[in-house]
Amino acid sequence: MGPRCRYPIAKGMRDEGFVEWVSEIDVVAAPLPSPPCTRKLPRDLMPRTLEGQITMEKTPSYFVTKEAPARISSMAKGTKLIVVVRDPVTRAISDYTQTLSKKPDIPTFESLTFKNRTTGLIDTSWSAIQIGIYAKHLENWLLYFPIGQILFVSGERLISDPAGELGRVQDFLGLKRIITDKHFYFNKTKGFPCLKKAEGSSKPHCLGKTKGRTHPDIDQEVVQRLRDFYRPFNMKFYQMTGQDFGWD
Ligand SMILES: Nc1ncnc2c1ncn2[C@@H]1O[C@H](COP(=O)(O)OS(=O)(=O)O)[C@@H](OP(=O)(O)O)[C@H]1O
Repeated sequence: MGPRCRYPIAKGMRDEGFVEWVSEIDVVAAPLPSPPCTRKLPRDLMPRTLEGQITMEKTPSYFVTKEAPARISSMAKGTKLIVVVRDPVTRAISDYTQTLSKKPDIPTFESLTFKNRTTGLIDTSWSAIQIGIYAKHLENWLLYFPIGQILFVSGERLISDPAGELGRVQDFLGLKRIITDKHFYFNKTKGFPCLKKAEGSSKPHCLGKTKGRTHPDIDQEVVQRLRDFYRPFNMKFYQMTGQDFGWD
């Protein structure tokens, strides 16, 4: 027997309450194996999906991984894809905040943003910037999947109206609308919606400490420059998805 595969995202899913949410609607959440195992058919490594269940897998980096669409399509071309997107400028700052929490000595956000600050040339090779060019990544997916097979969830609405966005997710997956307003409350201290009851518990459940970190103050001129940079890509993304995410 070969070495056991690691399941790198299982913990993250649990941290985010994802497993609890999906299992409530009888969905099997099973992560794909980590890179050493990718040559094996992930199907063989996953628990069996029983009648009436849907298997879900979540890895944020798939959306920006060049090889992902071809691999997923060759494995199961009918796979339904869900992408959560937020304002790319806020996303870049959030990404930077996460790195900063692990490496406090990194340069400032402002200095990493530019190849040349005087000319205002943005460093598009910096992953925090690159990931937010959604239209470009989506083009790669549309070579393998029809647009109707992809649901785009607004990260902003997931906060302002979690039940509404989850309603769209349930419809897209062909599930009964079981998760509704009744499942959420707004936690003022956290500044985010939380679940009234986590599965198997009578206690409320909010996402962990690493979600919803306070972002550092960024020079508004830099923020504006980034807004200008992303605008055409955002417009193209709205056109491709048929949804206006209201990021401008
Ligand atoms: N309910 C609730 N509670 C806490 N946080 C919430 C919630 N809903 C959405 N968010 C937003 O999720 C952001 C973190 O998610 P990430 O996608 O960056 O996480 S991860 O990279 O997949 O670990 C996190 O980004 P930051 O605010 O930058 O920390 C939040 O804005």
